[in-house]
Amino acid sequence: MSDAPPQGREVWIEKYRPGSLSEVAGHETIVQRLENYIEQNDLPHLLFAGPAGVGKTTCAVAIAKEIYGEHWRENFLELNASDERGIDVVRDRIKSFARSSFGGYDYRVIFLDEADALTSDAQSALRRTMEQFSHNTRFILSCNYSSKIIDPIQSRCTVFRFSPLADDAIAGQIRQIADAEGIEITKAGIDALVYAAGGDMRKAINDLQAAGVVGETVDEETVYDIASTARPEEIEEMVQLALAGDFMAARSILETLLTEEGIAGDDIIDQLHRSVWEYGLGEREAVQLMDRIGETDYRLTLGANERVQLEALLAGLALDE
Ligand SMILES: Nc1ncnc2c1ncn2[C@@H]1O[C@H](COP(=O)(O)OP(=O)(O)OP(=O)(O)O)[C@@H](O)[C@H]1O
Repeated sequence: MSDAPPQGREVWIEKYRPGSLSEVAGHETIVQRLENYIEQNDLPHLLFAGPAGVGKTTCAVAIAKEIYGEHWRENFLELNASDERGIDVVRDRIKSFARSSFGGYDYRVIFLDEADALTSDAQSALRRTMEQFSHNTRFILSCNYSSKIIDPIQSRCTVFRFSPLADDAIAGQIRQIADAEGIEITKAGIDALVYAAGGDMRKAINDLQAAGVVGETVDEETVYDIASTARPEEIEEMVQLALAGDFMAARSILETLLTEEGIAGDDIIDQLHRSVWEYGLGEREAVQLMDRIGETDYRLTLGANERVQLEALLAGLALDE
């Protein structure tokens, strides 16, 4: 992933982080409900679940800004649950924040990112801490998968599911930032950024920033040069060759993607998964491909060798011919 911004320049994901809920792109229903809580001054504990880079932290910060205005920093604590120093440190920080004196507000907000990184025991400890301080603290927990959060916490929170952002939400934001930065970007360049991002706004903005320093105009070429993403046509060709039984040709494309273009195995799987239904395959072929993608994805999460697993996937497709 090209997540590191070019050195010496301001990071655009921070520069263009929406300052209020109304500026958040997409997630209209979620934003509306959050605005209602604020209007009614009745914020419950919240659990934000969803993939990376779609606005969970942004919404939590925007809530704090809307409730506390210029005093938001004193009344908002952001913690990362995967802090390697452990749940005890996290709990101590929660306690000292919740106990320190108040500036005229009924409650403060604690945002706990990556709550699903906590073990169930640590989550039970967190739950007790939440109970202890719920009279003067509201928790916003953020996670990728709500299923990894223990039931007693889930039942104390209102759960919001953030989806990957729609293409037009990402395209709109990219256009705005490009305009503000005076960057010329072609329509195909925007489409490529949107495709490479796969619903992740952070990645789209970081890729735009990286592409912006490469050339005068950001086009499809510049984007694929920096985005660590294969062109959709390359992935499709690889799959079609394997399905036609030409394993060696398919393998050679895979080799180019992994070695020359430096694309990670799990990104290739992710791209494949997103496009299965666009290849015009018969239903049986598409279902078989999906089955193999699932198997390979699972093995990669267990730490299996990506080259071996991807080659095995192609071999399986070639044998099914
Ligand atoms: N819905 C959105 N509208 C506008 N900008 C967004 C949106 N979502 C993300 N961004 C941009 O991407 C950056 C990262 O988003 P954010 O930190 O909110 O992601 P997140 O969902 O909390 O991800 P993670 O789970 O990795 O913490 C923001 O600073 C902002 O610039």
